[in-house]
Amino acid sequence: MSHAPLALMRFSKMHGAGNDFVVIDLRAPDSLAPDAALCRALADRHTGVGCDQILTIEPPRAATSAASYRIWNADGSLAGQCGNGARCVAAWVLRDSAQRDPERCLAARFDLDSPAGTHAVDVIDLHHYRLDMGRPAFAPERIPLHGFDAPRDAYEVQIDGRGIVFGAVSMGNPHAVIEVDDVDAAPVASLGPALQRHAAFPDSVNVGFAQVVARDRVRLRVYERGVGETLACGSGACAAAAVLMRRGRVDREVSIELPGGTLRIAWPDDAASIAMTGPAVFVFEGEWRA
Ligand SMILES: N[C@H](CCC[C@H](N)C(=O)O)C(=O)O
Repeated sequence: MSHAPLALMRFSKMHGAGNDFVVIDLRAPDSLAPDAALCRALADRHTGVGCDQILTIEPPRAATSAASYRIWNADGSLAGQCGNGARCVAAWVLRDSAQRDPERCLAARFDLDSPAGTHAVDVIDLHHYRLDMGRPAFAPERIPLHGFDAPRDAYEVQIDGRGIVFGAVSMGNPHAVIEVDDVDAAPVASLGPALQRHAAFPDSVNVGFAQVVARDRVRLRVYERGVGETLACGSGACAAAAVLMRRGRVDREVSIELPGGTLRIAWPDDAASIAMTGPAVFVFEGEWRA
């Protein structure tokens, strides 16, 4: 979508466990609707603001929701879910509500609509939120994962003559999870993009490298679709927990330790939603002349 030259666009810079965002309020009538080119410009860490993803605050889709949001990766591609971003949207919407009408601001629980569905938000405090992230989807056609006709605890594909074993799940966006003995030594920068390019993942994929430290503690690094390795990936933490819980490798509530911070993931049973708890931080407010 083209936009008027020198239009002024206000944004908030935020992060959730080091996964960083530019947050734009699109609810104003004359707001700039981002496109892939504008997102790439905003995300550029040298010539733009710099971020892993752009998040837009938009009018709610469900009658009882406070707002909806969309997600663009740094490369301009749209995504179906962003766990760290959802917590930042929750913090942003709560602050906005309090600024507009302190007497009638949002309560300690409200709903947000993402591309993947409606999520209940519990406010732990102004910098910590618990999100209902919905149920993980393991069916290959839901991920999507081609070449396999039924959910498995472990899949294998050949990359450069080597068998790569992974779990796969959708949290509204596609995830592959590879168990490793030591995340610090994991081939994140090489195997991450190689698996993203594999024909098994027609929509590419977010690739998690998970080290089970204890039954309630996992170390995780994620090579994200549309960005590369990030300091944290909220939907990736949910995906790793879901795959490892389904395999019986960890308990149904775990701490996922990512390079940028720790998220708490609970999935009480297979019929339940996954609950993700973690931080959301405002860094600065800014103006962008598009
Ligand atoms: N790169 C992801 C979107 C952002 C996910 C991540 N930042 C999170 O916190 O879940 C994708 O293309 O599906």
